[in-house]
Amino acid sequence: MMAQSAEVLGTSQVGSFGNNVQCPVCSLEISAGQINSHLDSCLQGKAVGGVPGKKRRLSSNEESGKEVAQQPGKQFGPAGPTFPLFNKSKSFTGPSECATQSLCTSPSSRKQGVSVSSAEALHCQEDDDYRLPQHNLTPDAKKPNNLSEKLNGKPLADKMRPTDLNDYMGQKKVLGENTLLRNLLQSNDIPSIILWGPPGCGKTTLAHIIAKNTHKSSCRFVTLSATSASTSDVREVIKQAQNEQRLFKRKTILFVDEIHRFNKTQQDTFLPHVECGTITLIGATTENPSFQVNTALLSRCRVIVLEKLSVEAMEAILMRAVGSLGIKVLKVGEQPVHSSSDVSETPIYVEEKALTTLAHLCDGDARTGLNGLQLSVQASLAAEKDPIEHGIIIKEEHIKEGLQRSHILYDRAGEEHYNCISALHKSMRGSDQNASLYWLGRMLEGGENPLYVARRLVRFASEDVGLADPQALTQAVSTYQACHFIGMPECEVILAQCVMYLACAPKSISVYSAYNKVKECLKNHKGPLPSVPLHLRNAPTKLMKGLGYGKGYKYNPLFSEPVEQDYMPEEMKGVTFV
Ligand SMILES: Nc1ncnc2c1ncn2[C@@H]1O[C@H](COP(=O)(O)OP(=O)(O)OP(=O)(O)O)[C@@H](O)[C@H]1O
Repeated sequence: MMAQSAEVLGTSQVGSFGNNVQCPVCSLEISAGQINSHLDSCLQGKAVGGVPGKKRRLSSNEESGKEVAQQPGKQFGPAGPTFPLFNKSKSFTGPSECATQSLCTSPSSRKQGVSVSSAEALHCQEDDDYRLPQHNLTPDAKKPNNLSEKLNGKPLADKMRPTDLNDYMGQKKVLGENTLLRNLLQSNDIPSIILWGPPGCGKTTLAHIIAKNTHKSSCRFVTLSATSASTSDVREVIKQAQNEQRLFKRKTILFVDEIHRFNKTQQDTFLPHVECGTITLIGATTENPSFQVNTALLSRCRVIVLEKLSVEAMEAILMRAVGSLGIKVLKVGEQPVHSSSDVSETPIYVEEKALTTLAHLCDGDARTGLNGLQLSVQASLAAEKDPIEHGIIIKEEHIKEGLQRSHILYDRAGEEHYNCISALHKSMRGSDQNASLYWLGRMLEGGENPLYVARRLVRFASEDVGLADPQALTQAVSTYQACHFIGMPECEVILAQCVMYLACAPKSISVYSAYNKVKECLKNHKGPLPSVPLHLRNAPTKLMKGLGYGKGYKYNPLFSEPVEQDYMPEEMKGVTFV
């Protein structure tokens, strides 16, 4: 079929070099007699047979097996189908490129530029780079001596990226049985979608899985990173998509990471092509698409909301990772057992509790969790002087340490959240400005909601400062409002100002303790509560007046001398709280 396409094109359209013609896919010059068979191979990613002398020179990187992104416009003899824009996907990069990435690189810096790959090429890469060796997939895999080698190169999170829906954990609301997306995935009928969710929840991974699925129906899968692609890159991708559709009837799925970073013009460029089906768009964003994606584009896409991964999903992801690394999991109270055949191998264990802690601490971000695991394993390996003799046990403290290096240790939903707010409250009460600021920083840098902190400051202003400086309450309420108006990160300094004010303020708990006494009194009251004295009651109707409501009440402003009047119920006479 592809050979026919080449015939339809004719030599003038495919480029002519004497008796040679230029392959429309890889741009190599091929003798006219060989073009059809070359084109077939080329489209299957196995092209050979470029004209001697016109062969592309490999750079030293490429010769050593490294991959170099191709420049648009440069025609290279490919190892797979290579349009001018057919760079090897950066998002789907092989080990050599990722090896240079720092573990702690931000999501935006991890993925850059235009990455275009045919589904076939992508599939081959996945086979090479992402499929874990079978012997690694069982939790009791042997030869953990290779562990440091396994941890070298790409970050563990990248290595563990699932390519199959069965390994994709959590997100049941959108991917559970009989959900729209799962049915579409199974039928290979992918509409344009926007994946919206927090970092590390699996947006890119889901796009990979869709890419793998599309292999079956021979779609092209192209990725663009909105952080670095320009409008002309977008146009180029669209041009290629049109050619693909026209020449080979092949659909293009375009994955745009961080789509919210594209400006309006760039987003507009997609519109007509999404509309007419030349491109199926898969956008990923951490920001609310209602504000960040053009309404017109949004109306042509389904928005799929992914959530932070649950602790259970995180545990499953971590279990899969330790299994692939050949690390054995020790249940509570279980002791490591060395078999005699293990003598030449370093036995490595991880406490189940440590994994649970990690699953809690990574706040639903699988990348943070996997990279935290990687760091703690690497640190434990480096620290153990005689690993073969003693084996290595990765404990909760190693995990916490590992996570601290890549991610501030702060569990917004768990104990750490309460520990830190308590430490802040006590530091302000003790008038320690430095400690107060430190705990504030721990929370904010760990991702705490600033409004939560502001609410606690409002409470502190009354509970601990109270009437000693009533201005404190005004300060705290203004702080809450200011945080509400401007959000993070700008509001951090406003919170810091209020924290310092409250730490310096004189303290009084007279209001707080008086009101506590009131509560105590009501709680301990036996029998029916005393009724409100008639003279204190309001009398808006004749009937009420007739019943004696308000009778005998002394309206204070009418008296120049101090007024003698009871305000407590008869039964409570003489009780004081202040
Ligand atoms: N649902 C999941 N199941 C299994 N592994 C996952 C899942 N989600 C994420 N991961 C793991 O976490 C890593 C990071 O996930 P991914 O790149 O898909 O996140 P993302 O939502 O695109 O994040 P970002 O917005 O930061 O780009 C993946 O390489 C994979 O190993």
